[in-house]
Amino acid sequence: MIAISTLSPTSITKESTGNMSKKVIWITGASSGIGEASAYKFVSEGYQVILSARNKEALERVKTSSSNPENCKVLPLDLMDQVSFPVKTAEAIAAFGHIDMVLHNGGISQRSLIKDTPMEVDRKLMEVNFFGTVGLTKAILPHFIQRKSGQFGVISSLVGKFGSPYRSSYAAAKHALHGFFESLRLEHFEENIAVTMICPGFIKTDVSKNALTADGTPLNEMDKAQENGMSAEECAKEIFKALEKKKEEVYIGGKETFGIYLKRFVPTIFTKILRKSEVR
Ligand SMILES: NC(=O)c1ccc[n+]([C@@H]2O[C@H](COP(=O)([O-])OP(=O)(O)OC[C@H]3O[C@@H](n4cnc5c(N)ncnc54)[C@H](O)[C@@H]3O)[C@@H](O)[C@H]2O)c1
Repeated sequence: MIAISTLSPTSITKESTGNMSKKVIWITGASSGIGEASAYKFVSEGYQVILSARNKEALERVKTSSSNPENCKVLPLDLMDQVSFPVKTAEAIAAFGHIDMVLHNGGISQRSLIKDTPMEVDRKLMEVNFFGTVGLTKAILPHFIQRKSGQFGVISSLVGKFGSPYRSSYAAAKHALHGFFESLRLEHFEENIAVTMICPGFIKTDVSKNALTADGTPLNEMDKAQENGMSAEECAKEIFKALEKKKEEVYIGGKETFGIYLKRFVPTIFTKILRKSEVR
């Protein structure tokens, strides 16, 4: 620790102005896929980034691979571990002195039919995707309220806007995020707290490999849709733009994003299309 008396007024000013001028984002699920690509994008745009996920080694790899490792802090976090959130949040704030944005990206998908899926798998999907995100939001919210500034980027999904076979509780959790964060946006508008709901379509990541099957184990297979999907880097660019512009809601991906408009304007036709689709 440096004694205050050893710091000249100039060094204090420089240090604090430097930190103040840099925006800080906390990204969950930063160890792979969209979260990893977003971490690289935000670092390259001059942000200071707190990297969270369960696997410390994977996060260290992301930090070292970024264009400015000094602007990254690794903070292991399990979205299932609600009890740890207050301490983790305090550590996240202490990392760079404050937090401007949280990108709620950590999540886990599903590939199992309702009739085959035991409740414990449904509960895990809700715990990670919904309650984990909500718990962390409640932990950071007082910091945003106190600063009268803050932004949540919430990675939902196109299936946060319509249902899809094999993804019942995943889709339910993502739908629930919209209800929660639309309410938060209204409750905290006057404190300058913004919410950007981000709904990706098919993005080329390991999301399907990591998706839970009926027995709670990962699918370990790459879906064709993801294989042919948009790159995580392209997706991260779109996420960055949406957050910078404080958009309320964005859809990212290829032609599958038209599903949003079909569901909105011709819902019955859309149901028929989905019934015939080969989405597993
Ligand atoms: N890839 C797609 O096609 C797609 C489409 C729509 C939405 N999404 C969403 O994008 C987000 C990122 O997924 P991805 O595609 O990069 O897949 P991914 O599997 O590569 O990334 C998921 C991330 O979440 C983390 N995570 C999972 N469980 C966690 C837990 N209990 N605690 C902390 N972290 C945990 C993983 O470690 C990983 O870093 C997810 O919320 C996913 O639902 C992805």
